[in-house]
Amino acid sequence: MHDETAPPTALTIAGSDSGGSAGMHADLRTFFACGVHGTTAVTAVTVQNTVGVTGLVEIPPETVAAQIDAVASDIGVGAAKTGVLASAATIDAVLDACDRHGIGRGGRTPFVVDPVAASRSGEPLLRTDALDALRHRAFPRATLVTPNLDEVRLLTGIDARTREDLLDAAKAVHAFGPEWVLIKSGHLPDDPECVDLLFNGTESIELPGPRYATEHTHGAGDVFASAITAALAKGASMPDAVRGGKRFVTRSVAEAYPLGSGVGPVSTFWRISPRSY
Ligand SMILES: Nc1ncnc2c1ncn2[C@@H]1O[C@H](COP(=O)(O)OP(=O)(O)OP(=O)(O)O)[C@@H](O)[C@H]1O
Ligand SMILES: Cc1ncc(COP(=O)(O)O)c(N)n1
Repeated sequence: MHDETAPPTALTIAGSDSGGSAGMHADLRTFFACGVHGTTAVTAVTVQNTVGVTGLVEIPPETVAAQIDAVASDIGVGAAKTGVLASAATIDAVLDACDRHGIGRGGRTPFVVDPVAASRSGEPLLRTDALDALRHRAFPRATLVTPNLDEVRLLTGIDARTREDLLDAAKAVHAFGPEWVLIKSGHLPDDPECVDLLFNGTESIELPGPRYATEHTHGAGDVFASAITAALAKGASMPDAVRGGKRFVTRSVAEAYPLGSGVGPVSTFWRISPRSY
């Protein structure tokens, strides 16, 4: 039972990033900044910094499922999101555990599937055997799927190159059965703005935003999906959660900072106070 004096809770089912920029580290920072208590089911440990990923160790699928069971049976889950899911076996274990606790379509708990396939620096974070499991088993259970344009290409074969292509991309992902699809436009070449698209099969909603001239966008996708998940945990409708998440990630990209010698992270410090470091 959720005590009214406690904050809402959200669960991230994702990989760790030793550099602290992406993955579940970005998710937990975002949950905190959005006033939500974050819980975790670690799927993989990555050896990662701002330059790239040099190692990935998968957590046994039964241990991933046990973490979900431990959290859901005691603390509860207001909303859940996925990041790195690593393999088809992990996806199956996660979905079975989610079914046990009413997470996803058919249950009462919103389930955001961020189909992370590779790092910002290009290293694979998902086995190729997992693509079909994502498409045919995870997507139909998702309340929201949030691919970037590289993931759209990998999952549907659609090569979106202009803003006008985003609706076709959204329709192709929606055909796998999620309730809502959010196509992220950060990787659109030559577009002066970052206009993302939210689609549910009938309604399509444009999410306008500026494009900042920064290379430091490590973790942007994780922060966006986590801010949406936090809003869903607080009871927001999907369009409101995504609009709020877009404002959150836009400000986080605006205040991104350099770190190490590679791609720095988007910032969540601004939510506490400007330049609170
Ligand atoms: N340079 C930028 N300026 C402003 N907003 C941006 C920029 N780059 C990405 N965004 C926004 O950040 C969010 C994440 O988009 P993106 O397409 O980069 O996802 P992603 O590839 O999953 O993220 P990541 O950079 O973590 O790999 C979207 O709302 C996108 O519009
Ligand atoms: C553990 C983990 N999860 C997700 C990402 C994707 O984030 P990005 O696309 O910003 O590299 C990552 N690099 N590492």
